[in-house]
Amino acid sequence: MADDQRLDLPPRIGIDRPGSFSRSVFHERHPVLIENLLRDFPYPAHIQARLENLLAETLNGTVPSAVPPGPNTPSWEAQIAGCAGRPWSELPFLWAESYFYRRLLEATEYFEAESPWGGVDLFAPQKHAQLAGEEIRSDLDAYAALAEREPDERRRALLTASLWGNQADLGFRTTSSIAGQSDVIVDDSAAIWDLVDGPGEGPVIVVADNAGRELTADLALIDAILETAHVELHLKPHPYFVSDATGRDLLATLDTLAANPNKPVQGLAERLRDAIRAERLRLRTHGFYVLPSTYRHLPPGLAGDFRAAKLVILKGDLNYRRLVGDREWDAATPFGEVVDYFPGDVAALRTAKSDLAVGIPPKRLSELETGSPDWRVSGTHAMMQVLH
Ligand SMILES: O=P(O)(O)OC[C@@]1(O)O[C@H](CO)[C@@H](O)[C@@H]1O
Repeated sequence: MADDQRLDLPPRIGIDRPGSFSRSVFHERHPVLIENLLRDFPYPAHIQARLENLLAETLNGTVPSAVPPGPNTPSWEAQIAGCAGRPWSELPFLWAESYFYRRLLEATEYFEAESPWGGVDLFAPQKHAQLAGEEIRSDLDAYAALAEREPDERRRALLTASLWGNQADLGFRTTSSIAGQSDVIVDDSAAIWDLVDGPGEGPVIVVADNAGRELTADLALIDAILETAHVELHLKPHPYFVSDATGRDLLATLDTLAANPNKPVQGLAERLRDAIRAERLRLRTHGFYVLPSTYRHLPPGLAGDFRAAKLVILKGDLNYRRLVGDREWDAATPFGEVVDYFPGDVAALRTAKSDLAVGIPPKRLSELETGSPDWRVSGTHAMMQVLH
């Protein structure tokens, strides 16, 4: 279980504490997630049984020593060696969740070339439903209306849309609905644009999170960034958490934009496709993005790319957990102090959907704790935090 062993770091968030958010992910969200898969796909009996057994194992069992098939085998071998035989309930939240999704791919034969289920994205039906939905249509109408606005106002709106786009996380929506948008607790947006517009030939790297509404908003933001910088969009190499965006999702999103009746939206699709062809917008993926490791343990190649970038924008809650460390931080701990190890300039954009947070000014923190006690996990509060 590779993670930082520094003794002065707070304890890792676990999944054992009754009443905790992380425990509810395993005990409430995952049973519904499995039910949804059994509803969405006519799996044969052996896959149904594997899914049900996996769920039972996560609730009452221990981690087996076998390494699930798929890429990154050496990393998983090392990770599993540290956890085999332990009850799931004792595992750190980040590790347990990441391993659960890897096991789901095993149960549904995703990596089995000879299986008819091989390569079938188990979350595709949910992703497609969102892409075809009314919410995206109205997001795109709003995008089209932005064409009339002043450049600064457009930029502000596009960054804000990408930030709140992170609410559209289908994993979270498996069991929770999000009651509107409260406020942006930390807003370092000015620093983000300063870095994007600043000197240097390096690209702006956007590490994507969810497909659907979030990726749509991210692409509109990327189009604006392309006015002053090259961009690399980093996607997952294969399905992972429920709505995580892969290359296939990106192509489906471009098709959705191109088919939209609004001319400015069609123009967006065309500019993005041209930018991909001209390699001003590069699409990348990396096996690291589907491992349980934190960003403290970046592989050297990816760390070098981050160092050379003008700015790395990390989208979403899971990337935040991997950046900050999924630990019981005092939320007033300065962001810069926690992520000073990061190899380059970094911006984290997330709606808060899990227990951790850092960098919240103490006065604001006490207002939140009294006024909105569930602010950490409700998805209604957002933050844009920058280290440079
Ligand atoms: O990374 P994302 O899509 O913003 O959020 C991932 C998420 O749905 O998964 C975890 C619990 O399952 C939480 O971190 C968060 O709620």
